[in-house]
Amino acid sequence: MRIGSIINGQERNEDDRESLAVLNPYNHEEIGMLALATQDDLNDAVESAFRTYHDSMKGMSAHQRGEILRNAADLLVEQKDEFTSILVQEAGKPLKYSKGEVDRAIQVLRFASELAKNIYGELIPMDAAPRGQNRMGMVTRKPLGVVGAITPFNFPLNLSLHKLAPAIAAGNTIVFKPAEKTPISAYKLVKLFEQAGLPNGVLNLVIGTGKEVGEPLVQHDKVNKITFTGSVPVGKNIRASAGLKKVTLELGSNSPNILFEDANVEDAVEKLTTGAFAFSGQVCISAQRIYVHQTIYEDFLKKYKESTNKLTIGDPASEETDIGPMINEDEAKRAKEWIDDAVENGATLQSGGERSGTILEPTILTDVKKNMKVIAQEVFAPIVSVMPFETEEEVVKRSNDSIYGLQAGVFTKDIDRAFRVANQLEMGGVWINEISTYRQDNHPYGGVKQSGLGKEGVKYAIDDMTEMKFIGVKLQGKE
Ligand SMILES: NC(=O)c1ccc[n+]([C@@H]2O[C@H](COP(=O)([O-])OP(=O)(O)OC[C@H]3O[C@@H](n4cnc5c(N)ncnc54)[C@H](O)[C@@H]3O)[C@@H](O)[C@H]2O)c1
Ligand SMILES: O=C[C@H](O)CS(=O)(=O)O
Repeated sequence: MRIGSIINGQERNEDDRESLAVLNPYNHEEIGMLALATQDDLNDAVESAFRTYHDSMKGMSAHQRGEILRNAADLLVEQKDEFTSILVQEAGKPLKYSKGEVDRAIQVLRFASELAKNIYGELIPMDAAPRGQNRMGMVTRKPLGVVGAITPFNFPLNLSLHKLAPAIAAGNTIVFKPAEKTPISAYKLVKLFEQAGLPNGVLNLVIGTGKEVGEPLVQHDKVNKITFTGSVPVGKNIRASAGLKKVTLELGSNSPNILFEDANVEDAVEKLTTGAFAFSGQVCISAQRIYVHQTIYEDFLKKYKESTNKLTIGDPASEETDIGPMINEDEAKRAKEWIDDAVENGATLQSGGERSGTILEPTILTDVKKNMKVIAQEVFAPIVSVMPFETEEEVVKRSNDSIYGLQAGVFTKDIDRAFRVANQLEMGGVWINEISTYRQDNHPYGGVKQSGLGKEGVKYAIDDMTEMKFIGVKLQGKE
């Protein structure tokens, strides 16, 4: 299967284009060949989005936008098996997690469909200020124009929809640059929107590298907003080169999860087994640091190791598999080096630690030190560190001692403590008695510090993809 960019409804996959193979990370079979876009294609895509916005999208009713999004959700229900299979093959994501991603993607489309018809402004009382009366003010929300959406490999369907669906709901047009490691779901998604009735030119797909098409997209004068999910270095680059565009950045983290002495240990063990190892830890809110009160530390660690050792490693296409491959061998090697480095410097390997090709065993470390990469940086791999603590003050301080702040989990039955700690954690979001890795697609989501800028979660992404416009009226009559 050879696929190319789709610009104003036309696919560009000529044979003489530079090609890039898409490989299944588990068995390394070629599952697709990309006809790469060039900077000229990128310029055409932006021009197409710009023209379509001004010629037609600006005038499309909220009712129509909502209907297209609803059609897309219905089509995704029908094509669920096909999309699931693509995620398994291109990302190496185990079947159960791939199914879960498609289910969530359907919900994202449904939320966006409903919200498209509920983009409200407000009326402002104008008689409160000393300046005068007999005036009325209103605030409406307007689309931005052309939105550039750049997405990562780890949730290629759902995280793309977290950008595309709100952008369409709000009435924008889009240039969509998916990760070149996982572009097939993106290509199918653009085809699905076409089937759902989205006019040509509203959603333009550019399949290419970050350097060749990502950078010029970020710098293009006719693009009004960049919404990016990916790594911190690329996010910083984007922020520096986007000029006056609005920018949303959803970046990495090293999420902490805290178990106080009254936590339900069995429940936390079960949740954190998934929370640290789902999709081999390649989840931005993966549980990376687990702080356990010293009184329950040994009990937790014993049960956590038992639970982790029961995980099934293997073919992501199998229903039974919990742990499949990482996205490529370089990433698996990099993660293994971080484990070895930690162990050489005094960390204890409690479980896992071995690599075979792209597969890294689920790994539990203890005795880690503050500056080790496995806790100081984002591991983005199936590696978790378990650490004892003594006091609430200490654990809050250690949790906050990070360049990141995306989501955290706090496990306790003490409601006062739960809120006290949640309030002190420097995070975009905190879950109480739930893992950091849990996300529902309708709550505000996005980090503080180097975890990012701006919020997603359909309603909040729509807010960020519109701008307020004020219109005031001076009524006849005395001041
Ligand atoms: N906070 C979140 O919501 C969230 C969600 C998922 C992933 N992530 C983060 O994403 C990272 C993993 O994904 P990845 O490896 O695909 O990330 P990445 O940053 O390598 O790539 C993301 C996208 O950016 C593009 N890109 C690369 N260089 C670019 C440039 N100079 N200009 C413009 N675009 C460029 C890539 O081609 C890709 O489409 C992790 O750090 C993870 O934490 C964050
Ligand atoms: O990888 C990070 C994602 O934001 C996790 S989720 O898809 O939102 O759950």
